[in-house]
Amino acid sequence: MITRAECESLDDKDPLRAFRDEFRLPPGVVYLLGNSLGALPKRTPERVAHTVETEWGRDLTASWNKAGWWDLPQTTGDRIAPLIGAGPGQVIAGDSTSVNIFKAVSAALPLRPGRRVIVSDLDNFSTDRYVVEGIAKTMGYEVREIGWGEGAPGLDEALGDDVACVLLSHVDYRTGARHDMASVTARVHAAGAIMIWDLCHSAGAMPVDVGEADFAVGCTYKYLNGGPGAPAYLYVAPRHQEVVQNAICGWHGHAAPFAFEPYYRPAAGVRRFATGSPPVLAYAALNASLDIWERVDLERLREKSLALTSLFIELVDELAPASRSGLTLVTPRDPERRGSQVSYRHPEGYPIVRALADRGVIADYREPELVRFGFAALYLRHVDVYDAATALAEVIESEPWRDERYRQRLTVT
Ligand SMILES: Cc1ncc(COP(=O)(O)O)c(C=O)c1O
Ligand SMILES: Nc1c(O)cccc1C(=O)C[C@H](N)C(=O)O
Repeated sequence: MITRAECESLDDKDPLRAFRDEFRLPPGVVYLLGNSLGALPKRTPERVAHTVETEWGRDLTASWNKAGWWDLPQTTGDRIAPLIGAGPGQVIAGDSTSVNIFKAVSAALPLRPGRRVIVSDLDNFSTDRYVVEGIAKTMGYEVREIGWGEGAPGLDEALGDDVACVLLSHVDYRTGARHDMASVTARVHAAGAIMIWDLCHSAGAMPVDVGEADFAVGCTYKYLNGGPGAPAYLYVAPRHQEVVQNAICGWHGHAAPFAFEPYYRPAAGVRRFATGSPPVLAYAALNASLDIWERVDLERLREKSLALTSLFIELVDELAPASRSGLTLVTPRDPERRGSQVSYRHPEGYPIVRALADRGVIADYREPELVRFGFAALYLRHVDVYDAATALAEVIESEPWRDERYRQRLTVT
């Protein structure tokens, strides 16, 4: 088995190692939830303070022009674009992922008149499913469900000439399993439907290429370190931009917002997907982290991410084998089919996560019975992986489920 010293020497050779210094990480903590809320970049507090004190405090409304507040959805979108294989003018930053899913799906449906089915993944993150459910109920569509699980209907079975659009997550939030985006998009297009991707668990974790996709959405508070509730984003393929309708057409997406016309005329391009006033302070935090992201070599990031997740799987195999620990790996062993997280099923998953936190290893729990470890390769080291695997094995040996403290559920799990 690899030693801690060997992990240290892998860290010394890590071409991305300098990035760790750009983040504030609490001492003594192994933070494995960059897939939920990314770590704070050291440069962010100063950038937000500048926006508060100078742009807001001194320049007041002049900052809409002078500090570029008005254009933040587009300028920030243009900075996110290279992280998902998109070009300038193709991405708009704003709202939450949920709202962008609504905008994307409701804009996709009229592109396929006469088709009344939305294909939705049973295993997708709750909000993706809820938004589709809401659209189907209010706009009169049918939802056709597919899933990753054994026996669940697959994509090819679901695709028919009645399908208007398909919404899938590139990387599954529970298992970390990854779709082949290009091949899925091609299959969906071959059936004449529109493809919408949720990139929450892949952008900033690996190179992503929207390719031929029609729409994509994602958040920036996970791997992209934009901060809690940071603006999300929406990609709209250039071929659709001048024909699609934003269902939440607000004045920020109007062609002449300061003409205050009584009727809506969409702005050109992706700007029509803007709706209301942007949360300027949140964009300041996000842009501080994008200063880091524009220097990241995403191919190297993916190499390191796979090295870390593979190392974790190997160590857990050795230190806490299924026969002894009760841990069942639910993440694909094949690196090609994996995102940047590793999840195990364990009947006592919740107390295990709470006991790990007491030892400074921060992971989370997801129903059903899943212990989830996210590996943000920009700031994690091989030694962190070693320490986390060791702590996991020790925690399970200590049977934390016997301790009532660890069974009590927190509001946010
Ligand atoms: C796949 C996926 N989609 C959407 C969301 C969240 O959407 P929102 O940004 O609206 O909270 C999450 C996580 O919070 C997610 O994992
Ligand atoms: N977005 C979150 C939130 O607002 C509160 C608590 C957690 C989150 C998360 O991001 C969870 C995450 N999407 C997940 O994969 O479970």
